[in-house]
Amino acid sequence: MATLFEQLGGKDAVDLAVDKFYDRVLNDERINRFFVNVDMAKQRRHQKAFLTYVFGGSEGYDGRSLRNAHKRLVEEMGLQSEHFDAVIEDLVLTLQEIGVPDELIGRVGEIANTTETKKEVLNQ
Ligand code: HEM
Repeated sequence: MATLFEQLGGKDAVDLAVDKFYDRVLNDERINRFFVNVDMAKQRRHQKAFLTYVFGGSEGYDGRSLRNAHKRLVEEMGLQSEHFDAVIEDLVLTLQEIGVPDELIGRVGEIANTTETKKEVLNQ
Protein backbone atom coordinates (compact mmCIF):
# COMPACT_ATOMS: atom_id res chain seq x y z
CA MET A 1 0.00 0.00 0.00
CA ALA A 2 1.60 3.26 -1.14
CA THR A 3 1.88 5.97 1.49
CA LEU A 4 -0.06 9.19 0.99
CA PHE A 5 3.36 10.82 0.39
CA GLU A 6 4.05 8.48 -2.55
CA GLN A 7 0.52 8.89 -3.93
CA LEU A 8 0.93 12.66 -3.89
CA GLY A 9 4.01 12.23 -6.08
CA GLY A 10 6.87 11.94 -3.56
CA LYS A 11 9.50 14.52 -2.72
CA ASP A 12 9.28 16.61 -5.91
CA ALA A 13 5.52 17.01 -5.61
CA VAL A 14 5.68 17.91 -1.92
CA ASP A 15 8.45 20.45 -2.62
CA LEU A 16 6.32 22.05 -5.34
CA ALA A 17 3.27 22.07 -3.08
CA VAL A 18 5.17 23.79 -0.26
CA ASP A 19 6.55 26.48 -2.58
CA LYS A 20 3.14 27.24 -4.08
CA PHE A 21 1.51 27.07 -0.65
CA TYR A 22 3.79 29.77 0.74
CA ASP A 23 3.37 31.99 -2.29
CA ARG A 24 -0.35 31.81 -1.60
CA VAL A 25 0.01 32.43 2.14
CA LEU A 26 2.28 35.44 1.64
CA ASN A 27 -0.31 36.98 -0.69
CA ASP A 28 -3.20 36.26 1.68
CA GLU A 29 -4.09 39.47 3.52
CA ARG A 30 -5.87 37.49 6.25
CA ILE A 31 -2.67 35.86 7.48
CA ASN A 32 0.48 37.24 5.90
CA ARG A 33 1.23 39.52 8.87
CA PHE A 34 2.21 36.41 10.88
CA PHE A 35 5.04 35.71 8.46
CA VAL A 36 6.70 39.12 8.58
CA ASN A 37 10.22 38.72 10.02
CA VAL A 38 10.18 34.94 9.61
CA ASP A 39 13.15 33.52 7.69
CA MET A 40 11.16 32.00 4.81
CA ALA A 41 13.94 29.68 3.64
CA LYS A 42 14.06 28.16 7.11
CA GLN A 43 10.27 28.07 7.27
CA ARG A 44 10.04 26.25 3.93
CA ARG A 45 12.57 23.64 5.09
CA HIS A 46 10.63 23.06 8.29
CA GLN A 47 7.36 22.84 6.45
CA LYS A 48 8.71 20.36 3.92
CA ALA A 49 10.03 18.13 6.68
CA PHE A 50 6.75 18.37 8.53
CA LEU A 51 4.52 17.72 5.49
CA THR A 52 6.70 14.83 4.39
CA TYR A 53 6.22 13.35 7.83
CA VAL A 54 2.44 13.79 8.04
CA PHE A 55 2.13 12.37 4.52
CA GLY A 56 3.97 9.24 5.66
CA GLY A 57 7.15 9.89 3.65
CA SER A 58 9.68 9.82 6.49
CA GLU A 59 10.17 8.24 9.88
CA GLY A 60 10.07 11.33 12.02
CA TYR A 61 10.06 15.05 12.37
CA ASP A 62 12.57 16.53 14.79
CA GLY A 63 11.47 20.14 14.82
CA ARG A 64 9.66 21.88 17.63
CA SER A 65 6.18 20.65 18.52
CA LEU A 66 3.33 22.46 16.79
CA ARG A 67 2.37 23.85 20.19
CA ASN A 68 5.79 25.38 20.82
CA ALA A 69 6.29 26.51 17.23
CA HIS A 70 3.14 28.67 17.38
CA LYS A 71 3.12 29.72 21.03
CA ARG A 72 4.60 33.18 20.36
CA LEU A 73 2.11 33.76 17.54
CA VAL A 74 -0.83 33.00 19.84
CA GLU A 75 0.47 34.99 22.81
CA GLU A 76 1.91 38.00 21.03
CA MET A 77 0.17 38.22 17.65
CA GLY A 78 -3.38 37.00 18.28
CA LEU A 79 -3.26 33.79 16.25
CA GLN A 80 -6.74 32.19 16.41
CA SER A 81 -9.25 29.89 14.78
CA GLU A 82 -10.01 32.01 11.70
CA HIS A 83 -6.30 32.13 10.82
CA PHE A 84 -5.96 28.37 11.14
CA ASP A 85 -8.95 27.94 8.81
CA ALA A 86 -7.40 30.35 6.29
CA VAL A 87 -4.17 28.33 6.24
CA ILE A 88 -6.10 25.11 5.65
CA GLU A 89 -8.06 26.80 2.84
CA ASP A 90 -4.80 27.95 1.22
CA LEU A 91 -3.38 24.43 1.50
CA VAL A 92 -6.44 22.89 -0.19
CA LEU A 93 -6.44 25.51 -2.97
CA THR A 94 -2.74 24.82 -3.54
CA LEU A 95 -3.26 21.09 -3.86
CA GLN A 96 -6.14 21.71 -6.30
CA GLU A 97 -3.95 24.10 -8.29
CA ILE A 98 -1.23 21.46 -8.77
CA GLY A 99 -3.77 18.82 -9.80
CA VAL A 100 -3.97 16.58 -6.73
CA PRO A 101 -7.15 14.47 -6.94
CA ASP A 102 -9.98 15.39 -4.55
CA GLU A 103 -9.78 12.05 -2.77
CA LEU A 104 -6.14 12.66 -1.80
CA ILE A 105 -6.89 16.25 -0.80
CA GLY A 106 -9.53 14.86 1.52
CA ARG A 107 -6.95 12.61 3.16
CA VAL A 108 -4.52 15.50 3.63
CA GLY A 109 -7.37 17.43 5.25
CA GLU A 110 -8.06 14.55 7.60
CA ILE A 111 -4.50 14.88 8.89
CA ALA A 112 -4.06 18.66 8.93
CA ASN A 113 -7.59 19.86 9.66
CA THR A 114 -8.35 18.02 12.89
CA THR A 115 -9.50 19.28 16.27
CA GLU A 116 -6.30 17.96 17.88
CA THR A 117 -4.01 19.69 15.39
CA LYS A 118 -5.96 22.92 15.68
CA LYS A 119 -5.78 22.83 19.49
CA GLU A 120 -2.03 22.19 19.34
CA VAL A 121 -1.36 25.07 16.93
CA LEU A 122 -3.64 27.47 18.85
CA ASN A 123 -2.16 26.42 22.23
CA GLN A 124 -5.58 25.49 23.64
C1 HEM B 1 -2.18 22.58 10.28
C2 HEM B 1 -1.71 23.76 10.69
C3 HEM B 1 -0.24 24.12 10.82
C4 HEM B 1 0.86 23.32 10.70
C5 HEM B 1 0.94 21.82 10.45
C6 HEM B 1 2.03 24.18 10.90
C7 HEM B 1 3.36 23.74 10.90
C8 HEM B 1 4.44 24.50 11.27
C9 HEM B 1 5.78 24.02 11.46
C10 HEM B 1 6.23 22.57 11.27
C11 HEM B 1 6.55 25.06 11.84
C12 HEM B 1 8.05 25.08 12.12
C13 HEM B 1 8.35 24.49 13.46
C14 HEM B 1 9.82 24.58 13.79
O1 HEM B 1 10.39 25.69 13.80
O2 HEM B 1 10.43 23.55 14.07
C15 HEM B 1 5.69 26.22 11.87
C16 HEM B 1 6.10 27.49 12.22
C17 HEM B 1 5.34 28.62 11.97
N1 HEM B 1 4.01 28.65 11.64
FE1 HEM B 1 2.81 27.07 11.37
N2 HEM B 1 1.61 25.46 11.09
C18 HEM B 1 0.23 25.47 11.05
C19 HEM B 1 -0.59 26.57 11.20
C20 HEM B 1 -0.14 27.87 11.19
C21 HEM B 1 -0.98 29.05 11.15
C22 HEM B 1 -2.51 29.01 11.16
C23 HEM B 1 -0.14 30.13 11.09
C24 HEM B 1 -0.47 31.60 10.98
C25 HEM B 1 -1.49 32.07 10.29
C26 HEM B 1 1.22 29.63 11.14
C27 HEM B 1 2.36 30.39 11.12
C28 HEM B 1 3.63 29.95 11.43
C29 HEM B 1 4.79 30.82 11.64
C30 HEM B 1 4.81 32.34 11.48
C31 HEM B 1 5.86 29.98 12.01
C32 HEM B 1 7.30 30.42 12.36
C33 HEM B 1 7.33 30.72 13.83
C34 HEM B 1 8.72 31.17 14.29
O3 HEM B 1 9.72 30.83 13.67
O4 HEM B 1 8.75 31.84 15.33
N3 HEM B 1 1.18 28.26 11.20
N4 HEM B 1 4.42 25.86 11.52
